[in-house]
Amino acid sequence: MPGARPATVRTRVEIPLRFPDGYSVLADAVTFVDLADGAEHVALLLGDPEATEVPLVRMHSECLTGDVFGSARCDCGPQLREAVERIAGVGGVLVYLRQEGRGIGLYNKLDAYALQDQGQDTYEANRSLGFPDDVRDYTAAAQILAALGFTQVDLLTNNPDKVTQLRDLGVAVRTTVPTGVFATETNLRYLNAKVEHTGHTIAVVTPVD
Ligand SMILES: Nc1nc2c(ncn2[C@@H]2O[C@H](COP(=O)(O)OP(=O)(O)OP(=O)(O)O)[C@@H](O)[C@H]2O)c(=O)[nH]1
Ligand SMILES: [Zn+2]
Repeated sequence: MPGARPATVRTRVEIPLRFPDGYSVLADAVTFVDLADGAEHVALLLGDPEATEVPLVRMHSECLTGDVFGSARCDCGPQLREAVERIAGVGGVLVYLRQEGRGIGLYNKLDAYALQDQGQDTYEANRSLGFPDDVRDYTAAAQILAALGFTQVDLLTNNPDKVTQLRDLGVAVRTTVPTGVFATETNLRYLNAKVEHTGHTIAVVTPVD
């Protein structure tokens, strides 16, 4: 990809995943050398991606509060859970990108949450802190796909920016597959802000509980 040297696989090791709802699956965790941003991104190979003509891929941005603690302020935890099972069903890879807070980091994200509690939306809060709406860069993600030997992918996302950036980086995105939208009373405002500001391909959402 433009401007970045190729990354290579460092280690591939099996990890049995077990989710709180009882779902379990085997994954191969893969680490890399020479990723452009130096962050410790990790790929989880699920199912049999090498035997799949076009693997299903999710670029999941780290969300400690949602992925690990089950925060209902966003829908990252349920999206991660859904993605693992869907990818395992057809063969593919979940790339866990260490892009906490759309790239601004955990402490800044929590500062942004505090501003949202005073009435700002997720993007206004970023700008109040001096950041753009979204600082994520997918160069390392494209390097990871290349290192794994995946030249063409189906991408599990509702975010058009991910598709554009990956295509610009030389990844052949054959189709996009929409992720589920897991709305609650708590994350409704956040989800609708994404629809309005960034063209996320989800309809304006209504809560399911
Ligand atoms: N700065 C900031 N980041 C947030 C906020 N809420 C969630 N995030 C981060 O947003 C990232 C997840 O992005 P999303 O917009 O939910 O999903 P996406 O990756 O853009 O799109 P999909 O592929 O469709 O899920 C994670 O890194 C979260 O930590 C917020 O209020 N402010
Ligand atoms: Zn989240």
